[in-house]
Amino acid sequence: MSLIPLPPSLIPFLKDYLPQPLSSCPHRPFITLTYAQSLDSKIASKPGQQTKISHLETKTMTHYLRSKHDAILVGIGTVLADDPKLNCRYHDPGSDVISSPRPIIIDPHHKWKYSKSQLYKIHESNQGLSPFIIIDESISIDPVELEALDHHGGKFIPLPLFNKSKSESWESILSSLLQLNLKSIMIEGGAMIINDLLSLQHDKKFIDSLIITIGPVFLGSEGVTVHPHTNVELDNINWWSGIQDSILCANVSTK
Ligand SMILES: NC(=O)c1ccc[n+]([C@@H]2O[C@H](COP(=O)([O-])OP(=O)(O)OC[C@H]3O[C@@H](n4cnc5c(N)ncnc54)[C@H](O)[C@@H]3O)[C@@H](O)[C@H]2O)c1
Ligand SMILES: Nc1nc(=O)c(N)c(NC[C@H](O)[C@H](O)[C@H](O)COP(=O)(O)O)[nH]1
Repeated sequence: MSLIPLPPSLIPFLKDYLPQPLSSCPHRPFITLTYAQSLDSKIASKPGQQTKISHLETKTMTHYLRSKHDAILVGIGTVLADDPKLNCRYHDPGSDVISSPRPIIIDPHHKWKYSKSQLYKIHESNQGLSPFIIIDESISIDPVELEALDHHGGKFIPLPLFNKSKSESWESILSSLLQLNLKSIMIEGGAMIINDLLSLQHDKKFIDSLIITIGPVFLGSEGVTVHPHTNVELDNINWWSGIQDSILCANVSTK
C-alpha cells in the first residue's frame, strides 16, 4: 500500500513525543506504544483478523514514526495474523537517508517461520532489515530458520521468558535490546502486549510515549479489545484530527 504525503501539522504535533536522546530510564530504550483502535476500543474485528482502521493519512504517520525509531516490536499473535512487513516506507523529503528500523518479534515458543514470511521477501528485495526474534532460552531453534535468519543478518535472542512475571520478562526483553544498541523502540501491538504494558505502568514505567489512532468505526463485541486490567491515567495529552481519524498523544502517568 503506497502512502500519501504526511500532513505538515503532524510534525510539530508529534515532536514532543518522539524519542529523546537521553532515555528517561538508563536500563531500557525509549518506548513508544502506538496502535490504531475503533471507537469501541477494538484493534481488530475478530481474533487473528487483520483489520484496516487507519486512513492512509494516519498510516503514513505510522511510517513517519517508524522512521524516528531504531526498532519496531510486535508479538507473535500480530505476526501470525497480519504477516506484516515491519519496514519504513516514509521518506523524509529533506533527506536522502532511508530509515530502516529493526523488526523485533516476541515469539517465545518459536512458532513463526520467518523463511516463509512477507518480511523475508521484504529483506530479499532490499526493502527492510531482517528481524531479531526473541524466544525462550529453553527452546531449540529450527536449523532451517536459523540458516535463513543468519543469512539475512538477523538473529534469535534466547531469553528466560517462561515462569517469569510480565514485569520481569519485559525488563529482560528491553534491557537486552538496549545492549544491542537499540535506543528507541516503537511497540505496535498486538492486544496482549498493549494491555500488558498499560497494566504494568503502576508497577514499572515501560511506556514513554503513547500515540493512539482512533478511527470512526465500531468493530463490535467480537473484536480484539484494548482494556488494561487497571485504570491508566494519562498526562501531557494532545489531540489531532485529520480527514477521517483522530490521534491522541500522551504520556502515561505512573500515579
Ligand atoms: N490495530 C492495530 O494497531 C493493531 C496492531 C497490532 C496488532 N493488531 C491485531 O491484534 C491481534 C493480535 O494481538 P494478540 O493479542 O493476539 O497478540 P500479540 O501480537 O500481542 O502477541 C501476543 C503473544 O506474544 C508473546 N508475548 C508477548 N509479550 C510477552 C512477554 N512479555 N513474554 C513472553 N511472551 C510474550 C506471547 O506468545 C503472546 O501470546 C491481531 O488480530 C492483529 O491484527 C492490531
Ligand atoms: N496503525 C495501524 N492501523 C491499522 O489500521 C492497523 N490494522 C494496524 N495494525 C498494525 C499491525 O502491526 C499491522 O499488521 C502492520 O502495521 C502492518 O503494516 P506493515 O505491513 O508493517 O506496513 N496499525
